[in-house]
Amino acid sequence: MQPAVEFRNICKAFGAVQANADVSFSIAKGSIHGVIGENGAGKSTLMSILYGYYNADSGALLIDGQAQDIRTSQQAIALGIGMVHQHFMLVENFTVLDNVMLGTEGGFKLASHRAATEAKLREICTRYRLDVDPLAKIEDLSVGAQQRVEILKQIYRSANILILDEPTAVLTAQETASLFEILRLFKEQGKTIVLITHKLGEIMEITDEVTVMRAGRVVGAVQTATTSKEELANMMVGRPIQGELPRAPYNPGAAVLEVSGLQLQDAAGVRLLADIDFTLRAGEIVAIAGVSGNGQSELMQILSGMRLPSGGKVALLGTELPYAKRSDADGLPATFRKLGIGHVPEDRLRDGVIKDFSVMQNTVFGYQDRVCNRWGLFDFKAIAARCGDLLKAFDVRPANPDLRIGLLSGGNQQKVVIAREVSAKPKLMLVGQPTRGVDIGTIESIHTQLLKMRDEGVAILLVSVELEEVRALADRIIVMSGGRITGELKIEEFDTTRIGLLMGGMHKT
Ligand SMILES: Nc1ncnc2c1ncn2[C@@H]1O[C@H](COP(=O)(O)OP(=O)(O)OP(=O)(O)O)[C@@H](O)[C@H]1O
Repeated sequence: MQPAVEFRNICKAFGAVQANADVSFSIAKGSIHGVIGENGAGKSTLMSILYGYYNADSGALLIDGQAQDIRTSQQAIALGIGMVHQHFMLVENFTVLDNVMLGTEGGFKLASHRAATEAKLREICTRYRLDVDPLAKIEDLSVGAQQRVEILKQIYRSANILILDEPTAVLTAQETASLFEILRLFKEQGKTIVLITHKLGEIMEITDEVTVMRAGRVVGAVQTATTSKEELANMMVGRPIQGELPRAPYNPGAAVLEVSGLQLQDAAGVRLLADIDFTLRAGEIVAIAGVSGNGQSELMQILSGMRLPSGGKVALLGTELPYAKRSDADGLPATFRKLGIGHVPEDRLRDGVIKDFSVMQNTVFGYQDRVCNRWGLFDFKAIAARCGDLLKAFDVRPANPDLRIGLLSGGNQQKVVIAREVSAKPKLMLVGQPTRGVDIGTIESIHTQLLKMRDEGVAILLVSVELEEVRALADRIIVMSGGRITGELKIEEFDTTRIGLLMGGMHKT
């Protein structure tokens, strides 16, 4: 059978970076094909070429055996290619129906056309078990449901080849399971799926074949049934990945963070956090586990000074944090940083980096006062030297301090944020979803960094929806549900069923 897609000797460079180098492989029709590789390996670039967003410098692209010169996304869509991006392309205050109709020909406003489209969407939702209401507004939908809208949009546009770029990075375990069910149905209908993911468990679970990329090249192609997670990891990173990382014995010191009776209500009086009490000591990692949207983000925002609590107290090294002093010219987050609170925000694009600034500027963002000379002016030489050291120590690729950070791959942006916060030597480190969208080699190096900080006596509060990550790092686990702490476990008591019950709101035990 003709492959659905064939890449032949695709090359694409961005300046000095060869993002794709002589890439050749085929994707069988009616299969689920995984594409894996380290951050910056060139996966997204290749998919953007398939989707007409970038044009290859050389090489050929065949769709159903026919050579195609796809110059625009419209051409790709006309050829039956659909893409679900990492960041959804939906208009928040429009309904699902309006979002689907946007950009398609036909009378947006014609009532008969709207009714016909709505009926067709309902039919697709039933056929693919999509569980989306066409008349719901996007802003009222969960992340998982918004992703289903993106898939619905593609199916409505008759996509036969669906590209998903790290679709599960923002999903809960349950949402991932239901996405996979949809993908299996899609495959049963003879359609083709290209799945980019860093999660090798997912590759093993759902794909038929896997292509491995490294530094812009294809370094391996295997049938999933004949490989293993370890072999894939090895191919991706070029070295075996360690299992458990070494750490010093658990020996917590003095209390660094004391949270008591913390409350948060939103403007409408809805309780977002209720009666949060816990203590975090020097030299320990406490993980907050929970399904996202249960108050963890709000807690991190309060502790980093991005949001004010409605009640309760927070003390750092015995001194209450100055929430009342809002007149501080620097703003609370800057004040908190000066007090020794480092913060790796959950949403790196919104809160962690300034996309249009250079990598170097981003390494000082938030710590400007530390890189001034004795006249209070920026010491550019020192900034450049420090940046060079950080890029090397944290293996940021490409190690180009002048590149706009928005042009780095997601995982490499994350390395810059972590490098900046670790190098500021905080006493308390707040870490939100540190390895979202990050490849396994980099996860290992980020985890190693965090464990090293812990062993050096830093108190670390980790928020992660990945239980594997919680298990790899935490000394203690606090579970949150509905804005409350529902339970606490020592790492020796780690038990996914118990944590799952606590996440579901089962009360304190
Ligand atoms: N528009 C651009 N301008 C300059 N460089 C770019 C551009 N887009 C991508 N790159 C570079 O090309 C290389 C490949 O990036 P790409 O996003 O394809 O990697 P990836 O494998 O998808 O990574 P990740 O897993 O982190 O998403 C990286 O070094 C990246 O910095």
